[in-house]
Amino acid sequence: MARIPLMIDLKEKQVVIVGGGTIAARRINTIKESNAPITVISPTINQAIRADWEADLLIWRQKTFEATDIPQAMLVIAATNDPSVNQFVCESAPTGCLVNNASDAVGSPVHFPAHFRQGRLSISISTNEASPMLAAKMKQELESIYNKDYEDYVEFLYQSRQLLKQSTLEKQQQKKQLQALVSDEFLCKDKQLQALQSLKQIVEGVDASERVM
Ligand SMILES: C[C@@]1(CC(=O)O)c2cc3[nH]c(cc4nc(cc5[nH]c(cc(n2)[C@H]1CCC(=O)O)[C@@](C)(CC(=O)O)[C@@H]5CCC(=O)O)C(CC(=O)O)=C4CCC(=O)O)c(CCC(=O)O)c3CC(=O)O
Ligand SMILES: NC(=O)C1=CN([C@@H]2O[C@H](COP(=O)(O)OP(=O)(O)OC[C@H]3O[C@@H](n4cnc5c(N)ncnc54)[C@H](O)[C@@H]3O)[C@@H](O)[C@H]2O)C=CC1
Repeated sequence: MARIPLMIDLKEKQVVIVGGGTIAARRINTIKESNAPITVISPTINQAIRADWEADLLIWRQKTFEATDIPQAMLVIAATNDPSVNQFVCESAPTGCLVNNASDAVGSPVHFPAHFRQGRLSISISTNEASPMLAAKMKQELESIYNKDYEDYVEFLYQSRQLLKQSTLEKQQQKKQLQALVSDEFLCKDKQLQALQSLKQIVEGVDASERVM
């Protein structure tokens, strides 16, 4: 089965996680960023999940899973340490919702790839069941290449793009300007400031020249 990568906004969408161990905690860490309401169904929860529960970041239903536990959800994650329970959770999920089974990658419609963020930049790696360990290693390697400098650079690109969108420049001209900014040269903070200055002038109509620099 070929899975496709998606970026998904789960704000205000119900997420249910069955199981309260290491993997559940890992998934909660990822999903927390989206401000989705999270419900954990599990007789026990580990320390990390307990801290989130005490901080009101999730609802904990202290019980073993039953078929009627998920009347609605956008995303269901089966992360108990019992593969047959995980299978049962997936079968009991509401029709049409996204389902992840932590103990059965092949039968799991949704996967969580190795992932890191650098501000607005988001990088995910999947080996499609071949080697989660390689995915983790590649993540480490990429983290050192796309470091903090990239957080600033990508934020600069974001601001530049917003400015250009507000300008009266033709789409073709905007594209040309945006293309010019996709260059290592603009990893330099001074260059970024200079470019932003020029772009502001363009938006204000002071200088409608074609080049950003
Ligand atoms: C489908 C997927 C996720 C999903 O659930 O959606 C999945 C599924 C499974 N993983 C299993 C095992 C291990 N997973 C890890 C580690 C990680 N696994 C991650 C991702 C994914 N793992 C997704 C596919 C990614 C891809 O294919 O590239 C990482 C990268 C990210 C993350 O989890 O957040 C994270 C590294 C985090 C980091 O360090 O940065 C280790 C190593 C370790 O723990 O140190 C082992 C033991 C060694 C081994 O088995 O290789 C098992 C068997 C379970 C069992 O035996 O019961 C299954 C189920 C199955 O294979 O059926
Ligand atoms: N996707 C991945 O990256 C990986 C997946 N796994 C898989 O994830 C599974 C979970 O791993 P961990 O979180 O380390 O296990 P864990 O042992 O830390 O946690 C299991 C949790 O499930 C709960 N639980 C057990 N039976 C339940 C039931 N009937 N109803 C509700 N909750 C129940 C337990 O109370 C506990 O909180 C493993 O069995 C393994 O198959 C393991 C390693 C990596």
